Amino acid sequence: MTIRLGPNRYGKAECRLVTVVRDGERHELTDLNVSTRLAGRLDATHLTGDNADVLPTDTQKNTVYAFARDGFASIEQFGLRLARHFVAGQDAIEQAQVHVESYGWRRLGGHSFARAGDEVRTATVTATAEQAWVVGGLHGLTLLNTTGSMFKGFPRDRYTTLPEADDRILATAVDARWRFASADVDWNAAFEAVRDALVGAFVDTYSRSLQQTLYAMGERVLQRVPEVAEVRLALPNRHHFLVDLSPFGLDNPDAVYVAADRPYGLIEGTVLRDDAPPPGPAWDLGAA
Ligand SMILES: O=c1[nH]c(=O)c2[nH]c(=O)[nH]c2[nH]1
Repeated sequence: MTIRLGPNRYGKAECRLVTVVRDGERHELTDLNVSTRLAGRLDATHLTGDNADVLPTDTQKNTVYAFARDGFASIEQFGLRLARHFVAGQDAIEQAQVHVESYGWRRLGGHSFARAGDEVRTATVTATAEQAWVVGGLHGLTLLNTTGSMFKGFPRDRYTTLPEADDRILATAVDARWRFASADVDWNAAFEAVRDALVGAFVDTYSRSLQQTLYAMGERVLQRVPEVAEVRLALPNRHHFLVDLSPFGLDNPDAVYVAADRPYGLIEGTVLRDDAPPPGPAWDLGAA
């Protein structure tokens, strides 16, 4: 019996990349997930561990971010440029595949966007023979401001490395629940009004922290929708870190970001009326 190496390839999966083109007040946003796969004469590393032909996946990732700095007219063009670069640059690489996913964002204003797609509306109703309690909600409402957000003035201790940010991307996937003070409400109109209030406050608030934005969002819901007694919000801070392109001789004037996956900040809070009626039996358990 002989054992041999069959087909193989390698690359960097899921380079999450956000670019912002800041042309005046109106910003253009692209949000990509780029995966590279190289194949060719790669027997040596598999059979002996000789890496002479193995362009590191880390280098492939850096190339993706560096090429993004130049901008691109389409994901097809971006993919072609990357794939041709890898084949041209490495003698042993005979084939390069670049898979690009582009996530859709809907414009909310000059520098505000909502991700298309994943939003879910929820309702949880609890009833006894005498009474009913209704909790509305939504999750997966992903919002992003390309400017109008800072985070500074925080305490520093020996473990603090975060630089102060005067102007950063602020992005979150809103997870909201709100309890109604009565069970006699125009539910669809109320949902639309709550959603508009959440989005409107996110867009309008000049944010000094996501905590401040959270309060502004809850406050606006209570101001605009009198039937709502209390809002609970869980806002993940979807961090976007500016990529350091200086090792490649490139600047990065707030143009190319890593859209980080985990860990993420999680900001949670409740905003309620002073005179809110008591909640239903399951509110504090998280169910309703
Ligand atoms: O809006 C923010 N709130 C925080 O509490 C925090 N912590 C952090 O590292 N970044 C941020 N951003």
